[in-house]
Amino acid sequence: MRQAHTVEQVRAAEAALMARLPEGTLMQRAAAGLAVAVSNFLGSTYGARVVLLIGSGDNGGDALYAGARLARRGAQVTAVLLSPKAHQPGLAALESAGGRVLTGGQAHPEEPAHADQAADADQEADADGPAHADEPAHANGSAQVGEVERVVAGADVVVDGIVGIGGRPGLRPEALAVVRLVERYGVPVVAVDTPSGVDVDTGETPEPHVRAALTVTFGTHKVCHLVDPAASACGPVHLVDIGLEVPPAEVRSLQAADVRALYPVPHGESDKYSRGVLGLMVGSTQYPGAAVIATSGALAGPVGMVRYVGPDPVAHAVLAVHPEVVVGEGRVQAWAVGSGTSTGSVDLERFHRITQQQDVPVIVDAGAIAALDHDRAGRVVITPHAGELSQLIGVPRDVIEQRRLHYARQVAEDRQLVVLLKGATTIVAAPDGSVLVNPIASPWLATAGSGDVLAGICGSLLAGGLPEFEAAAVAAYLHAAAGTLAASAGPVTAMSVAHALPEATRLLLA
Ligand SMILES: NC(=O)C1=CN([C@@H]2O[C@H](COP(=O)(O)OP(=O)(O)OC[C@H]3O[C@@H](n4cnc5c(N)ncnc54)[C@H](OP(=O)(O)O)[C@@H]3O)[C@@H](O)[C@H]2O)[C@@H](O)CC1
Ligand SMILES: [K+]
Repeated sequence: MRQAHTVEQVRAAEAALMARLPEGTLMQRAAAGLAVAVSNFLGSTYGARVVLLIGSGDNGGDALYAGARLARRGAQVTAVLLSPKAHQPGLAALESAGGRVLTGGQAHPEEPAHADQAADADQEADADGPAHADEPAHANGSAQVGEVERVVAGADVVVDGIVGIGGRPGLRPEALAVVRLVERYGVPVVAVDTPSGVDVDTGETPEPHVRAALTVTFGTHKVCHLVDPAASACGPVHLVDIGLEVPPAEVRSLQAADVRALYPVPHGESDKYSRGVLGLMVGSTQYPGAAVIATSGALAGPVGMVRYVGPDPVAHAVLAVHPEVVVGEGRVQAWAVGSGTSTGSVDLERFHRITQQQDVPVIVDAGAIAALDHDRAGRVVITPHAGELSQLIGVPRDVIEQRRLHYARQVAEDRQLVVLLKGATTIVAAPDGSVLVNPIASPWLATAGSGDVLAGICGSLLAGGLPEFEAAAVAAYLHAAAGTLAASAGPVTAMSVAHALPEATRLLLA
């Protein structure tokens, strides 16, 4: 299980550990791990051109000490100070290892980007000779700016030590100017602890921020490493063990071993009923294919039998592809309802009867989400995308996309059900605040019918005996794994994802 802790939890763990260790030990551990990670990222350290962006706190300290280690291994290291208050011992260590230090505070994003433009600007300045001479401070600033741009343009890697867990969202103007230069020259960034500018505890990115090719973090993951949109700005996240002892986290992410441990594998005594029977009330005459696809997803899971209820033509379509399906109501261990329906096409009488059954969990998808009664009695998972959640709670879709963790949690708590919020990285939130973020992002899954597969496999896992929270998270994991597998053969369709599910499951359980 990957755990993501809050800044407060990290600070408490850090304080407890620091009380037992000589001063500076944790920063040295962090810097050593960071230097190795940057070195591995570069492939070859000797002669590599490394630029450090340094803010006012210990995040900059980590970068400066790591820079000193890289300089001792032959890298050409230049620190660009973005605050007058840089970490002094780190700065001294870098300088004594042969690193350079520049002040980047006067950088301006509108400065000429290319050497030829810079030369033109110089000629114009020369023509204005006296005015130039009247403004020595500005001339010095320009010289620094030019030098910062020159080293950034020639860098092999930029190390972002602007802010870490002590930072507020956003970048101050002097940092933003240099970050824009880095983006303009396409230099890859290794972020120290977090990409500067993201909101560490929520994964939100309300302001400009760094986009990293790799993030090197310390002690434990932070929420921004798992939750989008910030997670997408991290690149792969490398965790350096510095000996922190942390309490259980609320935001976590299943790993392959966790999914393996949770998956309800049939045993010698199993029969089709004990493996679980899933009732599917999905598809409509408008979207009959959704019923076929959801059934494919369900049958690719642990369930022993699927019962289908719905309009006759849809039932015929399901049977044509899946003759093993039993049509008509009967005893089931779980229901999957709503995929391929609009709110108007849900059989409300049957739907309310289903959601009043206390002992039978229900996964509620698509058109049925809005039809869900507040007075339902049973255990429920809803599987909205941001647009469906927007309709449900009346918050604009783009606001939900920016605050995915917040809204998934809020709806789970308010309505006392499990929310699986679909997206590039799917979030599963439980009513008690626990969250499982799917670790596999699969952009290929953004295809018609993909959600029907997810509803099917989720229902199958519920019928197989997993509790709602775990069933939703395992379903999201397997769905993304199958999507990735299917994409290895080219662009995917929902059916190809469903067909890849057994192989993805086999690889995982092997
Ligand atoms: N915890 C651990 O276990 C370990 C932690 N370690 C490291 O320490 C890091 C945390 O260090 P930290 O506490 O000094 O905070 P950090 O993020 O460097 O700077 C915060 C300062 O920056 C400023 N500032 C704020 N927002 C800003 C913005 N948007 N843009 C620009 N500036 C901004 C503000 O100062 P101000 O300028 O306002 O006075 C604020 O005080 C952590 O991420 C990790 O790298 C490791 O060494 C060892 C183990
Ligand atoms: K950083």
